[in-house]
Amino acid sequence: MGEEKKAGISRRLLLTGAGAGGAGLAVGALAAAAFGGQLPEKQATDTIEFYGEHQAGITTEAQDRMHIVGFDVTTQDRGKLVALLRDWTAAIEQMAAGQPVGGADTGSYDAPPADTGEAEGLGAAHLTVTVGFGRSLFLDEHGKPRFGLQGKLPEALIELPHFSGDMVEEQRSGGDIVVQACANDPQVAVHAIRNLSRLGFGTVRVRFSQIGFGRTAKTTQAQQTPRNLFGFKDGTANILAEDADALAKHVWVGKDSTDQPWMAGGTYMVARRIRMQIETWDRSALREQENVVGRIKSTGAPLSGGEEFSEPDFAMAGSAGPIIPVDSHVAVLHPSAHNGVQMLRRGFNYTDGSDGLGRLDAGLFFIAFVIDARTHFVPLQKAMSANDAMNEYLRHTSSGLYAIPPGIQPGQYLGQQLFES
Ligand SMILES: C=CC1=C(C)c2cc3[nH]c(cc4nc(cc5[nH]c(cc1n2)c(C)c5CCC(=O)O)C(CCC(=O)O)=C4C)c(C)c3C=C
Ligand SMILES: [Fe+2]
Repeated sequence: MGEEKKAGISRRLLLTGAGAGGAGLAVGALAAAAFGGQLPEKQATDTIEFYGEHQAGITTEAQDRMHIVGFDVTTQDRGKLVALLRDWTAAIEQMAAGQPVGGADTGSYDAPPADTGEAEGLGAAHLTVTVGFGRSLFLDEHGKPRFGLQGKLPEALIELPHFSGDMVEEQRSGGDIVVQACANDPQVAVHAIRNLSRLGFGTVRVRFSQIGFGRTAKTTQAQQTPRNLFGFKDGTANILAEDADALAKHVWVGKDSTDQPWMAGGTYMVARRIRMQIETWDRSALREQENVVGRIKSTGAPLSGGEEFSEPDFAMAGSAGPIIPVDSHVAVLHPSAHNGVQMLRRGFNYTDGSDGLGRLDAGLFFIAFVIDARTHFVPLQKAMSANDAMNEYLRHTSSGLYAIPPGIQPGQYLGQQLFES
């Protein structure tokens, strides 16, 4: 999954000019005449393949917009939950192809329409929807199995520990199911989550939801490195989609690297809402900002020199100690400090208005995909919370870890490997 798709019929992109302005109208009129008044449908070209070995939205070239939601399952009926996963799969397939939920069938005039309608005419905008399962889907708060999933909980799906300085809000964290919608149009991403929530009425309840407005990672060679709200390039040293070896080593769960065969081809998503104290940051000197990150603000190059993609030289001396400070973010998190461990970062900038004290509630919704959070996230986050100079400017307000099952083939539903193995 995750590859640009050539085909896919979009009812929204009828040649009547949807998204094409006046020129589209003229072409549409001609086309309608040529088809004896019947308008042909146009193939959406801004689609990402939904089916495949892995779910889309992981190595897919990072889109600019995100809407992520954590759901709690309110039913105790396994059949109802599986039926919802089937409904979601059908809806996601349609939306990813640029079609409305329900396809051409708008349903009865006396019932609510199958699709809420606000993405009509917007195309697919490279929509991907990625679904994962939290530990609480498997075990209730007393440690009792849920939905007959005893024996299916992967060892790696741990309860993330409390890290020093965490100010995690439970109602923004965890959840039985996570759904990440990414697109290059905010309305397409929000439409996807809204329609899935709607289908889930009576089976799931929204626990938290977060909108991200700008990517903070580069995930393909072709992409420019974006900037986070500290104004620094983010994603320079990320794992890229083209790096199959790194993905196999650090991201995709293999059948030999899990106690749960249903997770082979899947991965784990770490999600942390990290508020950035941007007013304090904005009052700090450029020298301080660069020492905190360990990189040059304008170019993204390491403080030891070179250009953006040059390897940092942590041994190079500065006027007082190493030129890349030992407590800089890059020094604390570089693979050389963590047995070569890397992660696929795919986070987004967010703003949620202001906090009533005249400060923006803004930051980074950190998302990373890893083969095992016990080796690929917890030690790094521990080091960060203990030693990273950036902490002074950060507050972690949510935390989540989710098992992301592998991708599916036509005829299957998302999570089928879990429920039918
Ligand atoms: C524990 C994992 C990480 C958290 C949490 C995290 C938060 C966070 N990061 C930035 C800004 C930057 N991060 C950069 C690099 C970087 N960050 C992590 C991990 C976490 N970041 C890693 C593993 C790396 C790569 C280290 C390396 O290999 O050199 C950078 C530098 C540019 C880049 O390589 O991407 C920036 C800038 C913020 C603002 C933030 C929380 C709000
Ligand atoms: Fe970082």
